[in-house]
Amino acid sequence: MSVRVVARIRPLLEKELNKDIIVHSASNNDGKSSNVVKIPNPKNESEEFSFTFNSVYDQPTTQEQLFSAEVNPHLKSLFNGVDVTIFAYGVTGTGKTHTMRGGLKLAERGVIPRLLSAVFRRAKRIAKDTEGDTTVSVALSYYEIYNDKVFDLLEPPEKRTPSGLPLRAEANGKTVVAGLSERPCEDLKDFERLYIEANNNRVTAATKLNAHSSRSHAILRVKLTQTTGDMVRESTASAIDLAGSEDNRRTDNGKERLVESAAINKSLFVLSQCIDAISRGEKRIPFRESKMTRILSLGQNNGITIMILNLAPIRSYHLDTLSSLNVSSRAKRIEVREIENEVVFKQAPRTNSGTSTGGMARQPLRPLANAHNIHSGAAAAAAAKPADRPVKLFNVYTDKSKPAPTTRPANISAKRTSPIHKRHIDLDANIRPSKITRPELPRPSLVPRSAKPSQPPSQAPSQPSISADQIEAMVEKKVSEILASRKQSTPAPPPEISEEVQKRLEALERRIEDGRHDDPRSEGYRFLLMARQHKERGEYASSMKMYEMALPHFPGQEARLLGKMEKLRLRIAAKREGRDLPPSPLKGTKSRTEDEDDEYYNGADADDDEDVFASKKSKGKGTKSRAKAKIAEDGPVSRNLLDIINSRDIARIMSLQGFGPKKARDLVGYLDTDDALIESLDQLRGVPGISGRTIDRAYEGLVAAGAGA
Ligand SMILES: Nc1ncnc2c1ncn2[C@@H]1O[C@H](COP(=O)(O)OP(=O)(O)OP(=O)(O)O)[C@@H](O)[C@H]1O
Repeated sequence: MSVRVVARIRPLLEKELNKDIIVHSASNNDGKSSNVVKIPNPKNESEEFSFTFNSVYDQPTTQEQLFSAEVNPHLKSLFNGVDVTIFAYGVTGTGKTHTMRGGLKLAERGVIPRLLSAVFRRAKRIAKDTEGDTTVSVALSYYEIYNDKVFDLLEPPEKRTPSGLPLRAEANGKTVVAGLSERPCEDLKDFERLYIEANNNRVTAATKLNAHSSRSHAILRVKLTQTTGDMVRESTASAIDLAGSEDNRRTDNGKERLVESAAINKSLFVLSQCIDAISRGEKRIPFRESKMTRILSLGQNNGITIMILNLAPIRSYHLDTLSSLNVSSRAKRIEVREIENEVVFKQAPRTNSGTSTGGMARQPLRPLANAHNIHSGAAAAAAAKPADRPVKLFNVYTDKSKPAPTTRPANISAKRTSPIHKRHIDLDANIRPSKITRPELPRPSLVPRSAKPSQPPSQAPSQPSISADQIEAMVEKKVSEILASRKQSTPAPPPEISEEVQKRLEALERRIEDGRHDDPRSEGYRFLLMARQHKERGEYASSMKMYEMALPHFPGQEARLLGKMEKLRLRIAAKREGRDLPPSPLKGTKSRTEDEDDEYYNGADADDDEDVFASKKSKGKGTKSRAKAKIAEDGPVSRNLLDIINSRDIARIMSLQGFGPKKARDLVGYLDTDDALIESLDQLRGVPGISGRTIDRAYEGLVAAGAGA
């Protein structure tokens, strides 16, 4: 089935005025319930864009109505072993926290307390109906992702380490938070106590950092364990309140705040990239670019996913609202598999022979690890303040890396209890299929306000239309006078990236992957990588945004980055004015040309993102000139390498070239989970997160050090 995407328009706040309302709900399903959001074209207010969703909830919608319509119907599936993820996405101040958490009064309670209340009610009923044969236990985990670091909210802030909790890739391809605490929760009172305490932890931690708690993504996991005799079935409901983004340029204070904003923007930006890539059926989804997207693994996770897009109805949010409408309408196209989690047995089933060690038989690990299957969906947002909102860009880059694993491991003691339900992609008539490599955004219909549509707006072919690129451009730049003069023509497809450029980008990406994650600049390098990727694809505005996000990470080098941004600005302006600058793909040469822009791409400047990184990484290593050692798969160096890996000693593993602390921790986590011994380099290549390139580097490092010789 597809991700279910619903929009909720919040009511006016105290100081907001009726006359400023620009967002309305409508219906294109024969006047039944609303499923369309209408918003004027900021360039021409007599025209309107229409975005179709699974459902749209207008201002008067109560908390109870939203819960009953969107969450309650999935309780049954949750108890049947299907994971459910609900996430709120939207611009700052549009009602995400109100929707998820809500107020203290009964009527004001949001999705989360209502969900818990419904879970406990149902659990009681099951226990009663089965006369106690089936017991249901509930456990909570609650954490936040702040500045791309994961912190346990059930632990006091004093216990936090600066780097936060690591993520770990499970053997089944899922990403979990290692070391996250889990508290049993007996009833609603218990929940309220834990939840209030955790939210206080969030506020206290934020205050210490001079931040605001809504600058982090908050993820609550409710794990249900149903036990009937030997059989244990687990499922998880995840409720996520994403942070809203904020304009770096409007942030009035110091570096911390800039980094915080950049981290939020980046994770939301990456999320939109993931949504794009998935909806376009690309092989590689850039989940790994941020912790939030790694955890959400949108489209990779099985179960039910509901995205609630929160919207403010008023004009001051106009461009941001358009931006979030764009992202979320693409999310509808993501398919997720509604699969029940496997039932596991407390003891090995009797039919199993031979391997049991009696009553204390070791329980199967993998199905239980599913319990930590934290997943959810999500999407990006826009800036908080009305004027000079940040550039919002939702382009995608492609790369050629391996797709994320999607296969589930076989498990001898588990049985699948239901078939896979899979629905086809939910394509609206107004979603234009992609013809070229550039991402295609859903194309909202554009209807003159005066005209009464005789058919659903999204199906009115004779209506004038505006391309998604133009919407994007409007969002990214409030230069409507330039936009107004722009012809409404479909922009030319971006230049294809040459193989040479692609190689360089991949090399840069690998360096980042292999880089030390405690290097404070590694985040900056990621932004630089994305900037380069967008630049090479001709997506200059996106590239500029990435350079902007990189800025706070490179103190002392602002001038250099600002120079790059200035050149991009010139290029964007030239493009808008219809002056066709020559295409700029790198040809792999360092020669300068007469053309200033080509010089930018082909000259020394073109490589300096990579060079900055390379010069740092190459200290004492001479990576560029290193000759590639030929690997003897069963030679002494390989055996030495495997010994180090199997030692599970993080310090020893980190001594290998190409293994940073994170990679080492993840590897040890993987080995521990599986209780595995790696017996060959080939087997090592199959470990999640360990690429062939990593092994080559480690091997070469040992050869250079004379180890194993
Ligand atoms: N449906 C609603 N009914 C009444 N008030 C609402 C509703 N939605 C939002 N509000 C009010 O709007 C304001 C902003 O809402 P909220 O804090 O939930 O936004 P947010 O999107 O979570 O913002 P941030 O990204 O900063 O966390 C709050 O005062 C909230 O009480």
